[in-house]
Amino acid sequence: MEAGEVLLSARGLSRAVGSRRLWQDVELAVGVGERLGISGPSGVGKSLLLRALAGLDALQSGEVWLRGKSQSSWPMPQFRAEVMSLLQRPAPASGTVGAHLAEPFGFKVHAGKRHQPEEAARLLNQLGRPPTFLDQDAAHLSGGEAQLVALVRALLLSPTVLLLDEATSALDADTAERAESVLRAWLADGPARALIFVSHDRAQQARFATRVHSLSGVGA
Ligand SMILES: Nc1ncnc2c1ncn2[C@@H]1O[C@H](COP(=O)(O)OP(=O)(O)OP(=O)(O)O)[C@@H](O)[C@H]1O
Repeated sequence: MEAGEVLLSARGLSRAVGSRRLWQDVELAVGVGERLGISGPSGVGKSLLLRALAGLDALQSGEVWLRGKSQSSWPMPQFRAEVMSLLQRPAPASGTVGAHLAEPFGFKVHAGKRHQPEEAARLLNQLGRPPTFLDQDAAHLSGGEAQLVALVRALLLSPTVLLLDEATSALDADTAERAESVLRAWLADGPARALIFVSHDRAQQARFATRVHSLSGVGA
């Protein structure tokens, strides 16, 4: 795939919650190597937009395409493995960090992918965590540590498009910038990858996004 070639796109997306309309006719596209930032005030529906793009919520209108094929024509587990989302509140984990990172490689949808513990250790090292971090209890991580583990778990699975919802919000500034570096390298390493991220941090949007989509509400 060529740089800039569209990986994920959406057209005519609208969302209401009950009788309240959140956003309407959203159009966006993200191409190879891009880091698309989504901005907008609290409650405008940024998380719900990511959920729609990820196929976690049914689309109320419009369509989403992954590599030119509509979301509705993908087997959903496969779509979600390619368009992977890190939600604002990571799911609770159990066991050690190492076991939690290895777990999804046992899922049918990831058959064919091989867990590489050394890659996990390398990524964690870049994020400032020592090798012993892999032995820590995943159920008792700090908020920031849980975000790092969720990020590494997703990166190890090598999705095509990664959707990040405030994925660095609990990190100190230095670690957040380390996470950005890891993500830049991940995008550069892969054959065809892209990133869409929601962040309230204007400085992060300014330094990290290659483009920003500002989400505005349509009112009641
Ligand atoms: N499952 C749901 N059922 C009902 N209302 C919901 C549901 N999920 C979200 N909402 C409402 O939809 C609106 C948009 O929520 P969303 O979390 O997408 O906003 P956001 O822009 O990501 O906000 P923030 O920046 O505060 O995280 C909010 O008013 C929220 O209460």
